[in-house]
Amino acid sequence: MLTELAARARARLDPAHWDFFAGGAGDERTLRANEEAFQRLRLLPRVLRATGPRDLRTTLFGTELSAPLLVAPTAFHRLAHPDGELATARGAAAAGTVLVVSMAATTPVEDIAAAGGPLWFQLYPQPDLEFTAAVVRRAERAGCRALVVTVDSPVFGRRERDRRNGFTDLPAGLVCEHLRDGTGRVRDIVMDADLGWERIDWLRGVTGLPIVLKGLLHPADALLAVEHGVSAVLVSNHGGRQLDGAVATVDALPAVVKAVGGQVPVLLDGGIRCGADILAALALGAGAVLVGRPVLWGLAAAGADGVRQVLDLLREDLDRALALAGARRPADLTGDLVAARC
Ligand SMILES: Cc1cc2nc3c(=O)[nH]c(=O)nc-3n(C[C@H](O)[C@H](O)[C@H](O)COP(=O)(O)O)c2cc1C
Ligand SMILES: CCCCC(=O)C(=O)O
Repeated sequence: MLTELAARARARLDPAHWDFFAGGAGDERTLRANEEAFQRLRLLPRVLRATGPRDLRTTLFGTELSAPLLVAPTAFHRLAHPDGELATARGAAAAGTVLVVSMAATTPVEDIAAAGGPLWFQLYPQPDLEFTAAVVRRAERAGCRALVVTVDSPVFGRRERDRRNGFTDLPAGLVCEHLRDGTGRVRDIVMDADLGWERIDWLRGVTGLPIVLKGLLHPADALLAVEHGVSAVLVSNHGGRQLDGAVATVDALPAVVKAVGGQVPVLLDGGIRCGADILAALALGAGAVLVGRPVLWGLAAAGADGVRQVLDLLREDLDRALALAGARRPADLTGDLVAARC
């Protein structure tokens, strides 16, 4: 469904930048597995349910979204389009949903907020606690409504395509805007191998924002996350960019949902490419899903309009899938609608 848009994006992008966006870690097993796992699922629809018009609206932390679909945090949008994250934010706002702003954004969160749509902020906690707290305060002041803490990156994944292309630095003029410190110097982003649960407790003391833990797959970690007071968990393998060989997210989802037992919402990202994928994730217990690469393809192909197109397309496709499966609302979806894997 999104293949034509991806082809348009590819044609416009510098090949090394396409590889950065499209690629994964290692042999890209997990990158492929995310999509393949959805493709293996088969649905068991209900009929004669007289659903009438569907209602996709979904509320998370008090924000109403047009559908259970958000924009995942991804780095470096100004490599994809000159308007960068501002265009992404405009597209997401037009589609009625949340943009999760990346810590590695190439536009400051204060400027992105000018688009007017709801934002969450993704944080890579830095070993420098004072600096980390200052970044969180910046996100709060800019109006971000949740903090998404990425925990699948104690070290950076090995990205073969980037190594081959020699893609190590942003081109002149682009920087990670959230790595600027008080003096205007831009720090290097640190993937912190010393990150532990105590830092999540510390963060809860630093901010009143809901904390979403991003990048867990193991049900035991989901349980710990709940015990440490997070407001949601996000089942993710970073789009196959960190541990190659990690389980596909939709395959990890049921055990996480079971462990969490409804105490907090369970979100998922990785491999969502059509309405049936979203339907399957919701039926298996996800409260909402996030999309990464498809939004980048929309951005690269057509800026804010392209982002809106991708999100509208996915929402409309979910609406159709709900009708065809006999459901009126996302909350009507139950696990029995996922029949089998082939
Ligand atoms: C180009 C790119 C950059 C990314 N940058 C970040 C990031 O800065 N922070 C983060 O937490 N996740 C990052 N991710 C992971 C996404 O948030 C998300 O987990 C993943 O893209 C979902 O898979 P999908 O692309 O198949 O939808 C990035 C992913 C891609 C493809
Ligand atoms: C230094 C930027 C990190 C971006 C990221 O998370 C990714 O490329 O997956």
